[in-house]
Amino acid sequence: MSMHDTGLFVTDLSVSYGRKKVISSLSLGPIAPGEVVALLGPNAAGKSTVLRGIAGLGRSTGRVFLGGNDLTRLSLPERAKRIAYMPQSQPPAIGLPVIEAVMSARSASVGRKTAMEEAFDALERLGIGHLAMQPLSELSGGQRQMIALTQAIVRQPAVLLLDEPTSALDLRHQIHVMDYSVAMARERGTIVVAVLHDIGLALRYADRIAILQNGHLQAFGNPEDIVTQQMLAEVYGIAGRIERCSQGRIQMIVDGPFHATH
Ligand SMILES: Nc1ncnc2c1ncn2[C@@H]1O[C@H](COP(=O)(O)OP(=O)(O)OP(=O)(O)O)[C@@H](O)[C@H]1O
Repeated sequence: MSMHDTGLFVTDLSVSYGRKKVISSLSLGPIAPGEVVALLGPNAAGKSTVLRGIAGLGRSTGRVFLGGNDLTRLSLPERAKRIAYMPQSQPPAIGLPVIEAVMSARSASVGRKTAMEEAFDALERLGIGHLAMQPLSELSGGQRQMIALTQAIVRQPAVLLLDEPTSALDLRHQIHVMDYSVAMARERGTIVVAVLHDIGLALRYADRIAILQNGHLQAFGNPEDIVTQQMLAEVYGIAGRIERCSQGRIQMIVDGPFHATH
């Protein structure tokens, strides 16, 4: 069986807003079950638009294969059973208790008792079990971001698309979120694609990194091959260094803006 039959494979994806084509003929993958991919790139590169295109939201053309099946042939509800998309901004909070909000994201077919157990389990594993009974409207921005992630996770999708899932979080919760995302990938074979701005997090957690610039996929590969001095200069316009720390991990040190020397 080839990778095309098991993983996520995007071909010829184009996405437009009105007449403006933001993504043009993008191909990505195959991404294997259990793999975590970080999608990096400057502001306005089109990262959110790519995720929305894969999820089937907005006007897009192209093909999205999962396990050999073309998801673009499915209705949006059928597609949404396989792909969970966590948007960058959260909808306005309502007065519903957290546990109810998380349970409502889970398919009704599992029954209320199972949905409640799974919702509590997911909240506990993300370190926010204590929020279960609080109204969503009384949570902080970071707490609401964690709940939105929990809602995506309890649906147990084959593909989890996360748009800047850690942008509002303190360091401890950033680690919780990324640890849990990786655990889902490894335990359940979930394919995780996360837009991240923090290159350090991407280096630490991603199996592979994709770089998007001006709507085009510039590179896709192993973190050590992708995050280089040259990439930092060309894509982000910064002068940086990549160093290996004492634990063998690689990390990035930023020196400042990149100035070309002639
Ligand atoms: N609803 C919209 N209508 C029109 N243009 C849009 C819309 N949403 C995004 N765009 C445009 O599409 C391009 C890509 O935006 P997108 O949000 O995908 O970028 P991004 O890489 O996710 O950026 P950021 O890192 O700033 O979140 C930008 O030029 C943006 O102006």
